[in-house]
Amino acid sequence: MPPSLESAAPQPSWSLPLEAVLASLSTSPAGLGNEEAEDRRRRWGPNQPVPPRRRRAWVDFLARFANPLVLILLFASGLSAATGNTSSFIIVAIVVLLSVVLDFIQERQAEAAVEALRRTVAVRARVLRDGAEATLPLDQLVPGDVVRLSAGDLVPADCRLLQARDLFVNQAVLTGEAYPVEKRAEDTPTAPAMAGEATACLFMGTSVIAGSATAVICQTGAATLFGRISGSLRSVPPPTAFEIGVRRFGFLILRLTIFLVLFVLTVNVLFHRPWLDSLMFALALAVGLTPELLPMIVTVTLARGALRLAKRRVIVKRLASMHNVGAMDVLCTDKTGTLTEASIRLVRALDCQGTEGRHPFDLAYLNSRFETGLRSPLDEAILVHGEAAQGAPDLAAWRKCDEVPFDFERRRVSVLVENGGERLLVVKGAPEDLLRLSGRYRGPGGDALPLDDGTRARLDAQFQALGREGCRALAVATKPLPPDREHIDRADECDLVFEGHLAFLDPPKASATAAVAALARSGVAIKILTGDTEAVTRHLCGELDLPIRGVMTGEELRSLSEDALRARLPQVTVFCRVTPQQKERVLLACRQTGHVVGFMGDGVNDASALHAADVGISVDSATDVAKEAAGIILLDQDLSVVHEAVLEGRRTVLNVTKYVLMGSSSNFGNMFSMAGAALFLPFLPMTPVQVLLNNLLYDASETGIPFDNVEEEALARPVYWNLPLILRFMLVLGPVSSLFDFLTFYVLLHLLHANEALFQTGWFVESLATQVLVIFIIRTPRAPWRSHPHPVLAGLALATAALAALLPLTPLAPVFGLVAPPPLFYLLLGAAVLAYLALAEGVKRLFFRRFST
Ligand SMILES: Nc1ncnc2c1ncn2[C@@H]1O[C@H](COP(=O)(O)OP(=O)(O)OP(=O)(O)O)[C@@H](O)[C@H]1O
Ligand SMILES: [Mg+2]
Repeated sequence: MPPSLESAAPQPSWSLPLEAVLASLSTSPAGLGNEEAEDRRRRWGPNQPVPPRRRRAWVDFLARFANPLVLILLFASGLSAATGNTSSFIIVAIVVLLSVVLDFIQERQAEAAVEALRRTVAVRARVLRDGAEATLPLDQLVPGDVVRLSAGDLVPADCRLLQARDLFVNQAVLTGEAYPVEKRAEDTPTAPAMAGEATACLFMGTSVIAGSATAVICQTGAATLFGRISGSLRSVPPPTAFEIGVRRFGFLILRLTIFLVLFVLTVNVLFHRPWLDSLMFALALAVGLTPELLPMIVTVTLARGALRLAKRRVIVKRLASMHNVGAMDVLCTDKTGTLTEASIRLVRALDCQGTEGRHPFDLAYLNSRFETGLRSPLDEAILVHGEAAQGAPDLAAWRKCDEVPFDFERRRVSVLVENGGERLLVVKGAPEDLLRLSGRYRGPGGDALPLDDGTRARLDAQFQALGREGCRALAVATKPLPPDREHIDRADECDLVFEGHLAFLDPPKASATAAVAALARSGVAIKILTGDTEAVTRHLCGELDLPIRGVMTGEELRSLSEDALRARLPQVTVFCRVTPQQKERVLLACRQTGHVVGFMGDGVNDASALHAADVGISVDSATDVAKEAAGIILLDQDLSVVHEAVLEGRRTVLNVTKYVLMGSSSNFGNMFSMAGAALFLPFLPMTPVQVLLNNLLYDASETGIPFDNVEEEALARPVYWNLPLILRFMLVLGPVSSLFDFLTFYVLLHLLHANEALFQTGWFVESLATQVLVIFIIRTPRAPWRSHPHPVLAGLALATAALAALLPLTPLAPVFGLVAPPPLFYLLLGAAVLAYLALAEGVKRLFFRRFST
């Protein structure tokens, strides 16, 4: 059930005289000046139904210190400073500050970059400012602004109409009513009881189906009806599967961390070790083990993918779409404009005898010329054909009286026209429906003859034959109406006189065949969801080499239960003659069967399906509603970039997975080692400062991951966030790394007879070097020497390992409590690192052979 408008209390602006509305807004039909608008924007805030909870930079920065672990740690080191250990406090503060800054800057930059991209494809409105028409993003509008609207536009805010011509809007978002509603400008409207009946008002989130209007904005942003409804219903978009997966992983690590910290603390207290040191050590451990960088790495990796795609002229509006597009295994698409050129050409106009004739064309031209709905490419083709090939019929004598605009449920458009006192209804639309609504047809002599079964069958055959040739067809029908008829509605579309067919050709896109094949090779199945007929779609599939497994029509779909639909889905690749609601239904059903589903479309009729999809793809030239609903916008109508987007999405998720595999296995290993060390060592295995420094350097080395290359073979299949696989990997590799830690302990204590400082130094170096270098193993399913890491990643990892090894030899060493180890240590360290990497490589191979796909 869509949220309902009907319960909203009536607003004064629905029924006040127009004068009073303008006065209360201190504006006029000429609109506002720029300065005044700027002032109001500051006062009222941006025109967004749900204002983003964006914090000021410094608030955001400070909020990162509000992490309880960090606070307790700072407090504890403050305590130790009070007892005389000031250097430890300073170092703790610096390390904490550095890691927060690192996190903050990276995440901010990534978000700013994505926001900039998003703005390039923002929906815009035509608004009067300083007396001239300007085109501004919707969020810039303020109460008192005067906007101009025409078919296809989103209503930008809650408005009162100043002028309207044949204005029809779709209010389905608010009322659930699929048919267009007519709106009129009125000076003093009668007070409506419900918003749906406020005929002189337009509401944010609804869209213009036909006609044109000028309107003054009364409410913006959260004050609009839509804002009030969405404020309660949709303030936070539901998290995607990926976000849930990442969060779940974070919680898992957190639980393990708490367990370990409590364990270490208990052991230390039981063994009567200094309690302040023990507390700080435990806290430092907790800071080190929590994957605090995870959200940042996810954002930065996704944003980097988005920026790379922007170079291919693909704009990612929602970062979560990056993951979904990589995981997508079914892509549903409409036909016109995505698979075809959308440069539709009228090739023939046939009368009821099947001969080419001028009469049906002239009627269609009349209909297209006077209709004020969103210009469809079919109308474009009719008008172009009129002007070029055939010479436009002279419409000087004709006057338009009224219109019933096109909608995707009826699939037809009617205009009422007048010529010398005679009134004629001209209907243009889907041939099978028009034939059903006709009682007569235009005979050879020009008279309207009764439609007998034989003629019906003949006309239907004519339509079918056009479809088999790959021609899209429209029919035209008429009905004389009495001279006093001013208005028409849907009920008038009956007892028509069938006039003939128009045939159109829409060539397939040159790039489509290759793009469809590429997607199929990459494990993305394609389904077509079109309002067009089966014959035309089959013809197109033939031209595109797109195999058809099964076809289902909207008619058939209507009679299927949800269960039956889900059962049939795998066999059906083409859905034809489907309505917008049915497109959405197919999409949801497909998602329920466990697929990650994309939808690509550009029309008003595609918006609900775009919303329902895991990833909605649209084009920059699409209608506002479609653009608004999509998560990814293609700046060029080129299908091949969709394949690029799929690969980029996979690359992104694989890189996030690398970070998580690294972090989880080394953290898990560290937990074992720490627990062991706590039990058997007479002192702390590392000082709290060393633990923090270790963590900071490790984090820094990982910031190269978003840049990393990904192997081609890893991109060949849809990539999911695979938590079970990650956990299994952690359970296998973690203990392996612990094994080496214990080996290091043994060597340090028994071969090198290390004292406390040397032990801590030794473990600091070994632990950092192994954790950092194992990225070369984990980052690829191949052998590490057969795969090229990105130079930034390789550089950072090697530099960090080198820094770890050399730091104890520098003058800085005493600051961190490090001492210079003997040369023998380095020899053993080198051997241990190599052995560890070799073992990790072996484990990885076994693991991937066993568990991957
Ligand atoms: N301008 C128009 N005038 C009359 N009828 C129209 C017009 N545009 C579309 N129709 C009818 O509505 C049907 C559905 O429209 P359309 O084919 O554009 O839907 P769609 O789902 O967007 O299809 P596609 O996948 O080709 O984009 C058409 O097949 C035609 O019968
Ligand atoms: Mg379409």
